[in-house]
Amino acid sequence: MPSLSEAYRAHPVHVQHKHPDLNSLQELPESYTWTHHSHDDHTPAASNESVPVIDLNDPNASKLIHHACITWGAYQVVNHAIPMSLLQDIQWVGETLFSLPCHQKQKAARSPDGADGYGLARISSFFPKLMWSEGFTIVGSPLEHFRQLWPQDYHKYCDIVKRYDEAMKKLVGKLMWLMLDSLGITKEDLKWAGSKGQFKKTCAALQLNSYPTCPDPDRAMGLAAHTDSTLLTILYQNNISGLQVHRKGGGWVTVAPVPEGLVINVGDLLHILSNGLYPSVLHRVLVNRIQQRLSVAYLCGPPPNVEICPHAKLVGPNKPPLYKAVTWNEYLGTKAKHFNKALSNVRLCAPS
Ligand SMILES: C=C1C[C@]23C[C@@]1(O)CC[C@H]2[C@@]12CCC[C@@](C)(C(=O)O1)[C@H]2[C@@H]3C(=O)O
Ligand SMILES: O=C(O)CCC(=O)C(=O)O
Ligand SMILES: [Fe+2]
Repeated sequence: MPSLSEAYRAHPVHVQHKHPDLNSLQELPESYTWTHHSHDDHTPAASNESVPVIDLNDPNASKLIHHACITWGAYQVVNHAIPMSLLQDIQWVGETLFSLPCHQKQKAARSPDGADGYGLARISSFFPKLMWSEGFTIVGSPLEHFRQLWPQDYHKYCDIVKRYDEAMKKLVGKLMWLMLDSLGITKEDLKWAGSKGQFKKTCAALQLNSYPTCPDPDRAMGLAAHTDSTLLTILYQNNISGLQVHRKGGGWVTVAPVPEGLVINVGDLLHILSNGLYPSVLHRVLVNRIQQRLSVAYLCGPPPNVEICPHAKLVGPNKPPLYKAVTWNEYLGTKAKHFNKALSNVRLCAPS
């Protein structure tokens, strides 16, 4: 069965891995200076409105989620049944990892044709300037890399990642049905979700992100605007603002952290599956001069051998399929090559 790493073997991503320790810089170097206007697309946000916060115990949750997906391509959830202690544990893994000395982190560096490990965001290769962040990607078991980072007590860290992965998988099952139900797609209609529709065979990557404090945040960029290649992404952010989503015609809007909340992003593969009804959300991260920001993204896609295409129930004589069928690996390869043009690259007919 092809693994996620295969996408990058065919499309290696060359990102400069040696970079200064961001914590030690008193001034923003030229190589990290984005233009003044990069934070501003000149479209003022229409109102103070931001992505909705949805209580998963609300009997109307499915309807609210449907509305959020159509309008924003994102929402936050509370009462998601993930224990706060587990969220704190995974955040602690991130904090501990990113506070290691540079030479130690480099021992677990992501290789150009690899999927996992420490490094700059892989989308860095598409931009002339560097982003004010560092990341660590986990695909499958982190054991080999964690053994390099913490030769004595890597087990402790591996155990937290395993428990987090299991808990996220369960939440994915819940969220996928809340989203698909409102599109009229049932468990019988999506065979690859498994006989009980639990989405147990999904494939995921865990991305730990750190955005150190920045001496000149107005001219820096934490993570440049992108959509995720996933079905959905579940994001835990510590209590520090920085994440913004782009609302069509409405400009950039901050997703303020909510205590115990998780941000859910519609990814490109759900965009394709829903035949464009649930658009994947364009998002970015800004930085600040006061507190380090940490986030943990659970990027979830279908099982490796499954082809995602616009669902038959969302296609008809007046609604042609807008996208061709792709596996996650194929799509990650397309993304590695075309970045934010990947969706249009797999589009069948031009937007009307
Ligand atoms: C499965 C994956 C999705 C992702 C690339 C990756 O191999 C693991 C990291 C993910 C991430 C996180 C930051 C933004 C992003 C665009 C990137 O460069 O790495 C996403 C990738 C994606 O969703 O395409
Ligand atoms: O740090 C964040 O809030 C967003 C991270 C993100 O977009 C990603 O990891 O794909
Ligand atoms: Fe993202």
